[in-house]
Parts: sequence; C-alpha cells; structure tokens
Amino acid sequence: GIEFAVADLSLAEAGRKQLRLAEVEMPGLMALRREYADSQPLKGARVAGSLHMTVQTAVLIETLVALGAEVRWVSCNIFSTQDEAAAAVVVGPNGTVEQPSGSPVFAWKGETLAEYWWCTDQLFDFGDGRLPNMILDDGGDATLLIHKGVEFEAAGAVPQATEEDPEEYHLVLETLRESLGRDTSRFTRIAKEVRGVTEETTNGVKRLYKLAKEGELLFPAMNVNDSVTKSKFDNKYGIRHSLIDGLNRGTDVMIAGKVAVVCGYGDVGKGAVESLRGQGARVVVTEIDPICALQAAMEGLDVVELDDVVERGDIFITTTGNFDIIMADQMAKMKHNAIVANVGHFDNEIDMAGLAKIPGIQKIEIKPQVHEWVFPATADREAHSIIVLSEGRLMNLGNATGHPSFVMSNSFTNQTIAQIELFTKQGEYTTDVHVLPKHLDEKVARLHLDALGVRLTKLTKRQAEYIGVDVEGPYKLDHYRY
Ligand SMILES: NC(=O)c1ccc[n+]([C@@H]2O[C@H](COP(=O)([O-])OP(=O)(O)OC[C@H]3O[C@@H](n4cnc5c(N)ncnc54)[C@H](O)[C@@H]3O)[C@@H](O)[C@H]2O)c1
Ligand SMILES: COc1cccc(Nc2cc(C)nc([C@@H]3CCN(C(=O)c4nonc4N)C3)c2)c1
Repeated sequence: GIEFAVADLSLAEAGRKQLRLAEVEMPGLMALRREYADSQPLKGARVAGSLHMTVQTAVLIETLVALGAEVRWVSCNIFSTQDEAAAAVVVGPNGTVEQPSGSPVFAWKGETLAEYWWCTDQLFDFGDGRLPNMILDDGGDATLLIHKGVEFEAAGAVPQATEEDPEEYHLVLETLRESLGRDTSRFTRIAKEVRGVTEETTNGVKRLYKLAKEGELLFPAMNVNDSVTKSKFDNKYGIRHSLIDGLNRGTDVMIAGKVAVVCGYGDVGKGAVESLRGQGARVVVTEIDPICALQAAMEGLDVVELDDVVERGDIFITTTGNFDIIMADQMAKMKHNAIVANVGHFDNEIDMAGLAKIPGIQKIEIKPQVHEWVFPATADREAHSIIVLSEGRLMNLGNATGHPSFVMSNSFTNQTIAQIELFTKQGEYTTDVHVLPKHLDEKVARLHLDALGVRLTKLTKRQAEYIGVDVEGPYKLDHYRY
C-alpha cells in the first residue's frame, strides 16, 4: 500500500473536486499531459518533491505521474499545506480512502519544525532500496539535506550544533545523525543516483549558486525561478491578483480615493501598484533604485520618501524583499485606522517587534490575521489605531489564498519541462546551475495562449530574417528584459 502521513484521508473527495477545477485553470500542465501521453518521458523517474502541498501542486504531481514518473512529496513550508489537496494526492484519481492508489505525501498544515524535517527525510526511500533520481525543490531544503548528508557521511560523524546555530539547524543535524546511525552511505548513494534538481524560488536558487561557486554542487540544477514565464507571473501578476483580494477579505475598506503607499517598485511593487490603481486608489511609491524610481515617475506615480507621506497615507504595502521598511515610530504617526501590510519578504519588512514594544500599546484581534494596534494617548494626540494584516507576514497568503491556479500553471509548466530536460538529457547539463533555454520559456507561454483565446501572428520567413530570428523563435536575445 501507499505510505503517507497527512492530516485526514477522508478529505480526499473534497480535494478531488478542487483539483478538477484547478485543472481547467492550469492549461499548460494539461497540455503537457496530452503532448507526452504516449512518449512517457519521465518513465523511470523517481521524483522527490518539496513544494507547498496545495491544490495547484497536486495538479503538478499528477502531471509528473501522467508523464511516467513515480513521485513522493512533502511541503516546503509548515503552514502552506492544504490538507484536502494532500489527501487527494494520496488517494489518487482512481483510488478510495480504503484503497489509496495515488502518490506518497508526508505533509499537513501546522507541522512542527521537527515534524517538517521528519517529513523531508521520508522523501528519499522509494521502497525496495530504490532511491530518488530527481529532486523538485522550493527553497532548497531537500537539496540541503542531501548535501549536508553527503558531507557528514564522508566525515563519518554529524557535528554538534552550536548555540549560535538557529534552532532549525539543530533539527537538520538531528535528522542527519539518525540517518547516519541507520546507514553510513545513504545520502552518498542518493547524490550519485540524482540526475538533477529543479528549484522554484529566488532563495533556493541563491543557495544553489552558492554551492556551485564553492564547487560543492553534487548534481546539475535548473533555476526555474528565473524563467520569464515563472518570475514575472509569480511576482507581478500573482500579486496584482491577490493584493486587493487580501485587502478586501481582511478589511473590506473602500480602496477607491484612498492614498496608497507602495514601498518598492520592482516586479511585486509594479503588480501591487496596478492592483491598487485598478481600484481607484491614489498611489505613491518609495524606491532606492533610480531606474525603478524613474519608471514609477514615467507611470505618473509620485516617488516620495516614506516620512513625507506617513501621516497622509491610508494604506501602506511593503514589497521590497528588504527589512526594516516601515518602523514602529513611523506607524505611530499614521492616520487613525491606517492599514499596513506586507507582500514582500517573510516577516521583517514591517517592524512588528518594535511595534509590540511601544509602552502601553494594545493589540486587538479583529478576526484571524487582522489586528488593530492601539497607540495610547500622548500629550499631543489622543489614542489612535492602525490595522496590521497577517502580523506583517505575506498577507496574500494569510488574508487570501496565495496565487491563483493560472499563475501556478505557468510556474509548474516550467517545473515539468525542467524535470524532463534534466531527466532525459543527462550529460547535456553540467554540474552547474542552468536556466531553461528561451525557446522552452516561450513554449510555456505558448501552452497558455489557447486557454486565453489568444491568436499569435506568424512571422514570414523574410520578416524573421529581417529581425534576425527563426520563424519558430526564440524571438529575443538572452538578456532581453520583458
Ligand atoms: N507574496 C508573494 O506571494 C510573493 C510573490 C513573489 C515574490 N515575493 C517576494 O517579494 C519580494 C520582492 O520581489 P521582487 O521580484 O519584486 O523583487 P525586486 O528586486 O524586483 O523588487 C524589489 C524592489 O524593492 C526595492 N527596494 C529595496 N530596498 C528598498 C527600500 N529600503 N526602500 C524602498 N525600495 C527598496 C528594490 O530597489 C527593488 O526595486 C521578494 O522578497 C520576493 O520573495 C512575494
Ligand atoms: C494560505 O494560502 C496559501 C496557499 C498556497 C501557499 C501558501 N504558502 C506560501 C508560503 C510562502 C512562503 N510562499 C508561497 C508562494 C507564494 C504564493 N504561492 C502559492 O500560491 C502556491 N505555491 O504552490 N501552490 C500555490 N498556490 C507560493 C506560498 C499559502
């Protein structure tokens, strides 16, 4: 039978219904299932995946299986599992709760960190001594376990963590110590078996480039994040869709007419501005980068310093990927019931620690993920409040439901094509970090056009020659900025 560790298998039926809806909104993945139904390019692939165990990811998993792969899965985030999606994957399209016939999943919403690393360790045993030969990663935790495992197997022991190591690193070492106790060459064998890893996000990609630079990368890696059809969608269109979704679900405030301050005007900031402008907000931005600031000005946006507008703004959104963007003393000056939220980096763009330390501050939960922070009266101002969403964490996840399926279809079509590339073209990809060739990035876009009723114009041969491209593409140079 199928091994698994999920919250509740009986949620499978509900999950299956959501999966069927998501399939219609994920045309790229469904097109790949049709294109490769006969050739089964992933036959023989044993894919160990660590990526948010959501309804959208379930469609990715069943696409990999439809192309011939055997798959084991965990979530890459202790809160992002949708339990009904995990259950649906285990039961599978043709199974039952009593007789699950899907794929092994080890993930549930609200895992402890110790449970998280136990789950990740379950990825690497496909039964009868069989090991993974492909890794699909988001944030690099599966890749980390393999690399650290190989390092410590070679050393013959796992070192003790020191007190300056974060608590999580203690858990990683504990997990590896147990593994070494069971088998002194497990990760060394896995590393030999793995043909490559495909990495979903910026942070995971940064870790891969670091490993490659230090000459420690053990197998070829595909940087899926930097496909144009992944990061533009994730960062710009995903946020444009879900920013007002989170604002509306959280506050129901009328956005029209309000002054909205967007900190950062990169891909996410551009999506955030469009989202708010679409609702009639009067948007201003802050930036450190003169090119992005000039772009904003060209779009008719005021570019200001935060302190210029901290008393005038109604809605403040951080998108910088940096930290200490909105500080407690600035929040103290805001209008009564100004809204503050983050869609950028984890939880340190907004100074929540500083806010909590203000003498006499009061935190009132209005509803889950929506808090009113009440500043006590001072000599020159009566008591007043601000509204903070998702406690300063990613509010499109805390107050809304993450990216819509169509956005994830673009990301995951890149993932699937990248898996096929590394699995079927061993030797063509060196042990380094690669990006998908542009014609495959363009293929991802092509696979999403029919669903939108887009009709592409065809180049004539002479036109193609005139601009120096092939009729079938690629249509741009590698460094072209879309
Ligand atoms: N919430 C989500 O679903 C989601 C989705 C995608 C990306 N992200 C995150 O959003 C962040 C931004 O992503 P991106 O692709 O837009 O990056 P980006 O580099 O394109 O944009 C960030 C911008 O912020 C600017 N910036 C940096 N420090 C600043 C400061 N102190 N004040 C003002 N501006 C500053 C930079 O100049 C840059 O233009 C990243 O942390 C990314 O992981 C979140
Ligand atoms: C509460 O709602 C959800 C729903 C889904 C995931 C999450 N949790 C995170 C946490 C972190 C740190 N990052 C992400 C990124 C940004 C948006 N993402 C997706 O939407 C997504 N990814 O896989 N399927 C998807 N759907 C991936 C999502 C929260």
